[in-house]
Amino acid sequence: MKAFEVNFDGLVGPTHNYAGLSYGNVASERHQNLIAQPRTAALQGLTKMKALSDMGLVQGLLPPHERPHMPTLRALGFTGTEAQMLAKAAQEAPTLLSAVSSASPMWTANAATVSSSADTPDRKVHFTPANLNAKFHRSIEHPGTGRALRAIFANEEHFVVHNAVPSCPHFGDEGAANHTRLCASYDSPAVELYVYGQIALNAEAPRPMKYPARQTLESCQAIARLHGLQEHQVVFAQQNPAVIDQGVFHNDVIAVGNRNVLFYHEEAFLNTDEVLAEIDRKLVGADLIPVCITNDELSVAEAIASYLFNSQLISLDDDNMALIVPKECEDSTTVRQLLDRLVQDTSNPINKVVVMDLKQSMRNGGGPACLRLRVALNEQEIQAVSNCIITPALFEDLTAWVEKHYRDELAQQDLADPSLLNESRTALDELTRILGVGSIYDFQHPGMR
Ligand SMILES: N=C(N)NCCC[C@H](NC(=O)CCC(=O)O)C(=O)O
Repeated sequence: MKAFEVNFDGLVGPTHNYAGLSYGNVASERHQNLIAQPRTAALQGLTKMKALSDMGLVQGLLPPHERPHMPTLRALGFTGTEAQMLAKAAQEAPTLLSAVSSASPMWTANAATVSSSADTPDRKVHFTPANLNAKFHRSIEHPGTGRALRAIFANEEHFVVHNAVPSCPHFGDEGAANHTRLCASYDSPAVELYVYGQIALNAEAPRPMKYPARQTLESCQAIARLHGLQEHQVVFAQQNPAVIDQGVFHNDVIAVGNRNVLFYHEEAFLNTDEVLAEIDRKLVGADLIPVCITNDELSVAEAIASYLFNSQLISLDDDNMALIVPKECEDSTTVRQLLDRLVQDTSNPINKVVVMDLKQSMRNGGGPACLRLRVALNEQEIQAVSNCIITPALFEDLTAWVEKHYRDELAQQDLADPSLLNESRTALDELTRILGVGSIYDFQHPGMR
C-alpha cells in the first residue's frame, strides 16, 4: 500500500521566550534574555506547515504544552495561590520559572522516535516519547507528548504509543533528532539509523569533553527493542564527539536523510566509512546515496551558523527531492554557492531549495527539521489519524487563533505575570476544541493543576 511521509510540526506555544536554558546549544545561549515574539514565532511555524501542505505533502501538527507548568512548580515545593507561586518562583528561582515556561515542545523532532508499520513485527506504527532528560525544561515534556500522541494516534489497530524509556542519564533520549529512517520508498522496510553521543555504561568509550552528549547508545538500543526491530534493520552510529563540543547538540544539526539519500557533513559521524557500508548493506531495494559535504566546502562552524543540515529533505515525487532550508542559509555566500552546486549535481535527486523564515525558533537553536516529527504512514493509517492534519480551513482557524491569543512580545520578567498563565490556558482550551483532541491538558482536569 502506498505510504507517505507525514510531518507533524510543533505549533509554537504562547510562552515562546529566550531563557538560555540549553548549554551546548550555542544559539540558545547566545540569545538569552532577548525579547521574544510569540505571535510571529507561531505564524512563522504555521507558514511552514502551509507551504509544505501546498507542495502536496500531508502535513500534521502537534499541539503546544501548557506552560507555565504549575504541577511542576508544585512538585518543586511552591505553594499558595497560583499568583503567589509564580511570584515566589520569579523571586527565588527565576531559572526554574523560565524552565517550566519554555515553549520547547515546539521542536517535535525531539518529541518521539517513530518506527513505521513497514518495519515493525506487528505491522503497527510505534512511538516512544523522548525522555529529554539532559535538560530540566525538556525533561517535563514526555508525559504531555505521550498524551497528545495517544489523542492523535488513538486507533489501536494501527498505532502503539510506548512510555518514555527510564528517565536517567544512562538512557538519555532526544527522539527523532537522532534517528533517520532510510528506505527505498516509504512503504518499504527501512534501515533505522540511530545516532548516539556516548555509551553511558562504558567510561572508556569516546565522548565529548566540553558539552553534554544528550543521546546514549543504551537508549537507542532500548527503543529498537521496544519497537521490535531486528539486527538487520538497525544501524547504531556514534556522533563525532568533536562536533558535539563545537555545538552540534543533535545529529540533525549536521545530517539529514530521506528515503535512500543521506546528506551529511564529513565530520558528522565517528567511523563514517563503516557506518555508510553497514547502511548500504542493510538497505533493501535501493543503494544508499551519500551526499557528503567536506570541511573544505563548509566548516562545522558555518554549518552550525547556517543550520544547513537542519533542513527538511522531502520527496516531491519518486525522483525529485527538495531541501527546505532556513533563511540563515541565504545569508552565507558559501552556503548559497554550495546549494547551487547541489541542485545542479545530477548524481543526487536534490533539485530544489525552498527558503523559510523561522528566525524566532532559530534563535533558540530550532531550524526547519527541529520543528517536525516525521511519521511514515500508509493510506489506511492516514485515514486512522484522528485529527491534527492541516487543511486550508484548519490553517485559517489556527492563524486566527494565534492572532487572537498570542502576545506580540515576551520578556523573562513577563513569565511571572498571572495573566500570561490565564491567557495561555484560555488559548489552549480553545485549541483542544479546534483540533478535537479532547482534554489533554492538566489544567482541564480539576485537581490536577
Ligand atoms: N535539533 C533539534 N532537533 N531540536 C532543537 C531543540 C532546541 C532546544 N532549545 C531550547 O530548548 C532553548 C530554550 C531556551 O534557551 O529558552 C534544545 O536545546 O533542546
